[in-house]
Amino acid sequence: MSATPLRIAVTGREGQVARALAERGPALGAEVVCVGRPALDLTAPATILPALAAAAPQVVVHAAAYTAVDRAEGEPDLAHAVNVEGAGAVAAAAARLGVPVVHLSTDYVFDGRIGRPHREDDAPAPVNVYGRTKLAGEAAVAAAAPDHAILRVAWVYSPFGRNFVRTMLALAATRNAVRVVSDQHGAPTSALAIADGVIAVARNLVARPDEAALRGLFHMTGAGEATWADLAEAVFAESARLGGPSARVERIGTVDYPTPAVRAPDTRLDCNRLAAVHGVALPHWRVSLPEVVARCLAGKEEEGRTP
Ligand SMILES: NC(=O)C1=CN([C@@H]2O[C@H](COP(=O)(O)OP(=O)(O)OC[C@H]3O[C@@H](n4cnc5c(N)ncnc54)[C@H](OP(=O)(O)O)[C@@H]3O)[C@@H](O)[C@H]2O)C=CC1
Ligand SMILES: Cc1cn([C@H]2C[C@H](O)[C@@H](COP(=O)(O)OP(=O)(O)O[C@H]3O[C@@H](C)C(=O)[C@@H](O)[C@H]3O)O2)c(=O)[nH]c1=O
Ligand SMILES: [Mg+2]
Repeated sequence: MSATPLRIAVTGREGQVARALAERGPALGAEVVCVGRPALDLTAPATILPALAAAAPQVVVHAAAYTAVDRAEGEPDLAHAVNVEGAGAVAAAAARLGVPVVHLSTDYVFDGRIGRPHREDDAPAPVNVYGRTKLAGEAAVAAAAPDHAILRVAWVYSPFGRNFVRTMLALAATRNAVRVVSDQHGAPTSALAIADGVIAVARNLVARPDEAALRGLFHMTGAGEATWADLAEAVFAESARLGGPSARVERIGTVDYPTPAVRAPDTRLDCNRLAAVHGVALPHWRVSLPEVVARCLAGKEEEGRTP
């Protein structure tokens, strides 16, 4: 570990990944400064450069985004403002400050029809508003800041904020059975593991400014794969083991769970490029899950915070 900590400015304060970065930073030799609303508002681009400049970072991690997949169908303009204009402005600010930017994107840029894990050079084809704005956000970041790494993550869960694992535990507290789709495939990914990966990538970008191979697009998910029903079953098994709430998973089809946003059938990501170039590989989702379930059950971190 380097003697001088790596100084990282992170967009967003309450987000899953932002909070995970703040938590993991100290152990990994990183000084993490989270910058959020109102000082930095992605819908008010003029706030972005001053807010990031005040943090005097060596690298910017753009972890804030509009992430409400279903709600985005009804407010595409806001989703676009945050995920495209906002992301571009964050990248432009990083470029102005002369530092690299690590930008987070999503598996939802794919339509999930190729039947194998997606590589970075597979053609994106988002099937919902959120995915379209995130794809356009990738382009905005790349255009504004040549010195960037875009990390596509997926199915993020953590003890913090809104996510599928916390939703399942909340449902199990009040019912015996939960209906969950078993025909959407992906890779559950712990925000804490993402934080470790992001810090490693950020460190590489700062340490090796002239290495083009470290820049560009990378897939970064937990190892393994799952359906949402598999994930729910694993959550309930772990919760039951710890004496927490549990429920029977009724495996259903996507057709039986209508949602405003279409979701793709298979958005698994091939993460080999990240491993080869950055030396980063996240643990299997089943390895990362128990800590998160235990912390959700303990519930301490969410006390006094809005869900
Ligand atoms: N959640 C998931 O399952 C997945 C997420 N991703 C991507 O990973 C990244 C991190 O996601 P995650 O941590 O889960 O996000 P969360 O939904 O947990 O948090 C979103 C963050 O964005 C901030 N934010 C939203 N709107 C604005 C705005 N107008 N101005 C400033 N900040 C704003 C929120 O601010 P505040 O702190 O004020 O609430 C919050 O910090 C995002 O780029 C997301 O697209 C990719 C795949 C899966
Ligand atoms: C709550 C619930 C959801 N589902 C289904 C709906 C949906 O198809 C799937 C996942 O639901 P969620 O709304 O929790 O997850 P969703 O918002 O689709 O999660 C996505 O968020 C964005 C931000 C991303 O970038 C993606 O990688 C992905 O993590 O599970 C059930 O079948 N039963 C349930 O009780
Ligand atoms: Mg959701």
